Amino acid sequence: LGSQSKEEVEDNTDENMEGALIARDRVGVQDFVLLDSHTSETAFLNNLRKRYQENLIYTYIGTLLVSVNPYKELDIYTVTQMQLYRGVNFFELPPHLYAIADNAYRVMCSEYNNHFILISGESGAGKTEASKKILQYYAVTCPTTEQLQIVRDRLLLSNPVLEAFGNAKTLRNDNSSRFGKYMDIQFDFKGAPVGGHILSYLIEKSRVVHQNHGERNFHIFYQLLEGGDKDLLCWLGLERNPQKYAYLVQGRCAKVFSINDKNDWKIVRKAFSIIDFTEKDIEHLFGIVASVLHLGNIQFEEDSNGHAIIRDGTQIKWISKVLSPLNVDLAFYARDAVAKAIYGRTFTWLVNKINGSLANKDSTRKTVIGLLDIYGFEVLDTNSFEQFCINYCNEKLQQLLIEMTLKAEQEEYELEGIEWEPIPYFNNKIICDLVEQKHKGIISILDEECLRPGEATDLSFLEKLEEKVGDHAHFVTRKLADQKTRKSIDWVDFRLLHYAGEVTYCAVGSFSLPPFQVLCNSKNGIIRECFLLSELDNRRRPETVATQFKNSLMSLIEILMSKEPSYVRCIKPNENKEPGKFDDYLIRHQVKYLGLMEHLRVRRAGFAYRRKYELFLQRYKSLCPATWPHWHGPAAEGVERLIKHIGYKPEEYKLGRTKIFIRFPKTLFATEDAFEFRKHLLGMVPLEACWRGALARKEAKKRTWAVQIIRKFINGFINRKKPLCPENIEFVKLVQYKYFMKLRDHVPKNVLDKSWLQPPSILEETSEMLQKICIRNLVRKYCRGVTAERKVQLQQKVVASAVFRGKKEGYLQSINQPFMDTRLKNDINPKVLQLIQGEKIKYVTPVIKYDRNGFKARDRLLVLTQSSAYVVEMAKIKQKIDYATLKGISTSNLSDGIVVIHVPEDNKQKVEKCNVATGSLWLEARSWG
Ligand SMILES: Nc1ncnc2c1ncn2[C@@H]1O[C@H](COP(=O)(O)OP(=O)(O)OP(=O)(O)O)[C@@H](O)[C@H]1O
Repeated sequence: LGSQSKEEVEDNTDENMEGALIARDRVGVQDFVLLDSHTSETAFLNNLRKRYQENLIYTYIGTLLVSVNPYKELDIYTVTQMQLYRGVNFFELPPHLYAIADNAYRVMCSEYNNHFILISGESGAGKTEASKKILQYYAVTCPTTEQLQIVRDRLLLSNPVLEAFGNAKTLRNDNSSRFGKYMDIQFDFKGAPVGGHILSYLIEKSRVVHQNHGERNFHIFYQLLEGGDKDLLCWLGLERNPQKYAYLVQGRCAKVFSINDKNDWKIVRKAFSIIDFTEKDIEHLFGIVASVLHLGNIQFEEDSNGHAIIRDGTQIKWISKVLSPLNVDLAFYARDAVAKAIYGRTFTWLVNKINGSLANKDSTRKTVIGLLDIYGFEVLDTNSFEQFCINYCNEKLQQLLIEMTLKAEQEEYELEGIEWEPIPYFNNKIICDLVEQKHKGIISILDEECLRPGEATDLSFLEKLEEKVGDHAHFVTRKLADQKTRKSIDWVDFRLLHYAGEVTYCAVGSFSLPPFQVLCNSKNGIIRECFLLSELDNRRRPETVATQFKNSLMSLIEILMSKEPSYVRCIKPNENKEPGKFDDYLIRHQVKYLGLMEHLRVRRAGFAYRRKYELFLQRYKSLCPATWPHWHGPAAEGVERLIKHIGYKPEEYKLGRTKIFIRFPKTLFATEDAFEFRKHLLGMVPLEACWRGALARKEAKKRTWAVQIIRKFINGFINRKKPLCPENIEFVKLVQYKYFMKLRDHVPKNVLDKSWLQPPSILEETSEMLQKICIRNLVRKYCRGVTAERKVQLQQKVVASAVFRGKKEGYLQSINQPFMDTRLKNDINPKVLQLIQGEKIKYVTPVIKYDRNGFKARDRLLVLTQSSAYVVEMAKIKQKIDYATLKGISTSNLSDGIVVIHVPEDNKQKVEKCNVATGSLWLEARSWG
């Protein structure tokens, strides 16, 4: 269980359960069956709102999960959260998708049966996100092997491909799935995911040729144009600018802030390679995407016979040739029909191809969990054949939900030996029949109209409907409506009274065209696979789209009926995709459309709460002296004693074979409150002892640890001078670390700073090297920083120092002050200075003269430059001696620091014999080189 122990998780779960119940006033109840007024829509909404405002987006109705889209990232989908929910009893943690996913998985593993999770809700409510999160949950928590990683990757990566071809930006959702999806995840006997299978329903083909304002075509078109490389676009004859394509400009929002087409293109391209698409497949696939775009740009004109001819031939060379004696309107209609058919069937091909890569070839028995992500009830301003199918599908799924819930309730009662009490509820079978009944239902009538000889029109279809189902309580047309409703129904409309409300459908465009022969002969392999020549066989009665849909829905229902259900109902909180905004009106509508009140009524009709005897007794045993602290008999009897003691009335509960059933939430809450109170009184003594014990154990553990550390340290110190060995390694490392950390704050900051941190003996050598490096760096830094101007100043300083040292009061105090050459200039004749400065001064030193009495006088300077030696007085050059005139300079060999300047005889008068003194002269002169 990752970083948490099982006990810790159990502790948490207990707290969560209690926390949720205690805090119910603030955060509402976590299961709607615990609502006192369970039939009140307002109470339902209040509970949902309370929780949503606390970021609690999930609430149960029994085992059904209601989810409200938070429109913000919540920290509840981490791996730690996944681990927390793994294998934990459904009701012991706050409601979560992971609890639903885990429960289905655990029951599947233990009972070896199949499951499905039905996720429904309106566009933007969070269905796709929920199904992705469930898939991720299985990917992370189920056992797997390296070999199975590829299956896992394919399952996860099938999503971006399907989303590219099947999702689009709509006004309600920037990534709206425009098809229904059922995905089976197959597990082997060890519970490892080993394969999958996808069924798709009713891709919204009309979007290929038309988009409403603010909406886009399917993502793949924009991804190809934005992300496809130049060569690919050139090969497909496409330009990068989406504005060039009639099928992409109608919504006027080809670029969307929240969508990164270029990036998504890369993901899709990568996914293709993982899910086993060949380069040929990909080539054909993009060929089709491109030809749909070209198709959209074909324009027709009328010829002299009133037939449509193609105005501009440039597009047509990219697609197959279309020759048809249609008028211009029909030609456009046919063009769009071809585009829709091509795209729709290619999508089906794509799903099949993905299925090929997800298929598990091994024939051993598998169990499955199916995820059904299906569009919710849809009511638009104009509802077409597509909405008719979607709403029919929802009607069927609602029927399934009610039937299965009722069945499950009934079965549980039977199993527990409790008498079944009939539950009043609205059975929507009557509406399903209106749509699907053989010969009499709307779909049969549509089929008949399509297949009968003669031309079928939208109006003839409507007349037939009125004739055959006109007297049905859930069907109305303008002709059949009363005075009041007539105005709201058009002549081409019919209205159905669904379980969720009324929807008016427009009968226009209910008929589809047969496939075109030209497509069956295409060179594109995918198109040839999608349009089979056998379909053109006139002797076969082709299935209409409505019948195809009805049949696929029937088989879906059959698939679902054979499995154990779980439900997730998603709710969209507002129309603006805004976090924290709870739009009461909008949500009330969805609560109705999703059949939640009906479901709650069915779930609550009998009993609000049920629990296994063992669990109930374990929790509440402290409320009865006979069961506290231990009950040794059977749990059922213990519970009986317990509830008798706390005074349950006979109408409040029933005892089944393995569970207690409590009818009203208030009974449970009273028990829970009593338990809280009791806990405070009872818990003190044992709790304190337990707490002290735990504290002592913790303290002892800490002490043992400390002793070990100290022992290690001493051992390290004793052995510190040895070469590195296990005994001293930690100690040495610690010492090194400490010294370096300290040294870091004590390195000299400038060249004059000669301080250095005393190293421990094991680091002496290192320290010495470090010090050298450090000084070298400082010197280098200092030298680099000396400007030419500063250099001159320094030279002057040397002169000044020689001039003033020992002669001028306060000289020593003044040398730390910034140097000002004016001082020098004032004392030494500027001309002299200039003269000397012109040459490179090599050395300056006072000349010591002995007077008659043998006293030294330092009144002159000897300045050595490159070419001359000067004897300088304060204000003037006393003497300039060209080296050329000298016979040489020599030192006395008595180490007395006397320099002898050898002057030729004839210069004798000019140059006084002078002794150049100071011990440093010779040394310094040497250092001049
Ligand atoms: N659990 C969640 N946490 C955070 N954001 C979410 C969550 N669920 C949904 N959303 C946000 O809402 C958006 C719409 O969600 P999603 O695409 O799942 O809706 P949908 O019901 O599948 O819609 P459609 O029927 O149009 O496909 C997401 O793109 C995401 O921004």
